[in-house]
Amino acid sequence: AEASAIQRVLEQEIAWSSPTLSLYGKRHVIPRSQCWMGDDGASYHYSGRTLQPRPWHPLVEDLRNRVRSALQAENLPYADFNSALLNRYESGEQRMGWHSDDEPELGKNPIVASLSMGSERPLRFREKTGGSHHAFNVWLPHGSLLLMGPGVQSRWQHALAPRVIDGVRINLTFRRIL
Ligand SMILES: O=C(O)CCC(=O)C(=O)O
Ligand SMILES: [Fe+2]
Repeated sequence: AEASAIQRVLEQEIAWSSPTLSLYGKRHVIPRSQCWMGDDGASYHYSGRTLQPRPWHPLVEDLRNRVRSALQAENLPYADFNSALLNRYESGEQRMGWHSDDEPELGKNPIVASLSMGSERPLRFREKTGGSHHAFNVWLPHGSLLLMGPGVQSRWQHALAPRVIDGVRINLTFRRIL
């Protein structure tokens, strides 16, 4: 019930946008909407530009604090998360391609905590190298937290593939920008 209430607020109060990105010289509107927020100065470099985060929405900042405290209380890896990328997938057709969250500003062994709401979808992981190229799905139900600890981004890529699944999904990834 709490996740549903949070999802409703995020739906209405976040400045969701779908920017255009250049990929191999072609311009594409990203197949989802997003919003990046965080502490002042937690900027990152992207396509030759320095992007500044939006200020924290109080609800997202509160979730950031709760996620950090919960990880700490369970003796799990955590970081002083100073930014969050919010993604909204309108339906099963919206998606995110293969990548690792390994930008230089995230440091050597980033810890990424990922909170999901709405339609349950699988995040697919595949090994970057090695003969076997293991791959597996992690289903992310409404109100779930996925912790990607040290080593995950250097060894694995992940993607949210399109699926014949109805309903909006919202995902928040908390990160620490150095
Ligand atoms: O929507 C998801 O669960 C994946 C989000 C993600 O990989 C990212 O924001 O880097
Ligand atoms: Fe990611």
